[in-house]
Amino acid sequence: MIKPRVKICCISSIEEAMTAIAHGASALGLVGHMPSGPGIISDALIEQIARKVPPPVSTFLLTSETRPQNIITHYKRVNTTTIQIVDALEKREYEALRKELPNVKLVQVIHVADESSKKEAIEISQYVDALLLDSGNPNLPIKELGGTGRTHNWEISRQIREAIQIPLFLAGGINKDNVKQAVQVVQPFGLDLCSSVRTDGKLDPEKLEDFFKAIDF
Ligand SMILES: O=C(O)c1ccccc1NCC(=O)[C@H](O)[C@H](O)COP(=O)(O)O
Repeated sequence: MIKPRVKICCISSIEEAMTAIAHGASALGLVGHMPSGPGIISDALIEQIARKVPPPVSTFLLTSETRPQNIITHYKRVNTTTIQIVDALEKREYEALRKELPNVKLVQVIHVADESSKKEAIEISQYVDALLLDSGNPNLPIKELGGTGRTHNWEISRQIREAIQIPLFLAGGINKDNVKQAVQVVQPFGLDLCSSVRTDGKLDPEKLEDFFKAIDF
């Protein structure tokens, strides 16, 4: 089994960033304005954290914007290494993002609901640097775009991973008890998690340690 990279999401301070890195995180998620969710912080704080994170650790701006110009404007306030788009772009306008931000990596989130998610994922994989499969529900009146603590159908995720040519991150309810099975089934390039390594909303070093032990295979 190949050991996946780990992205720790919902980072809310420089201290949390350094704790996650010390435990082995390869990437950090910094959640911008969202319709709902536990991990949202201000753009000013995202910018401060991203500036302090040392290479080679990546910083992901999570944006709920769905128009290229709004994503670009959001990005320019924070200057992370990567943009994670958590909702579907209104049109497949990735070229506009590439043209304006050629050195920024683009990660598109697909919320895995049913078999139709496969078609969506395969099509979008042509335009971005990685996909991240999560368990949100963009069809609710108040959209749920991440940080749900829920798993989804990993069989569909495995089929998506087999069908695409770019790296795939698996997210949604990953924890120390289910991570081995998640990796066996999906064989993702990376794992992404938020809820399971927190206590009362704060990053918990003990839970982080237990999680990294659980993927020491
Ligand atoms: O956490 C949030 O507030 C959030 C809101 C909207 C989109 C994404 C959000 N979190 C970031 C993530 O990508 C989570 O790491 C991912 O959804 C997995 O979360 P969890 O199921 O809690 O591990």
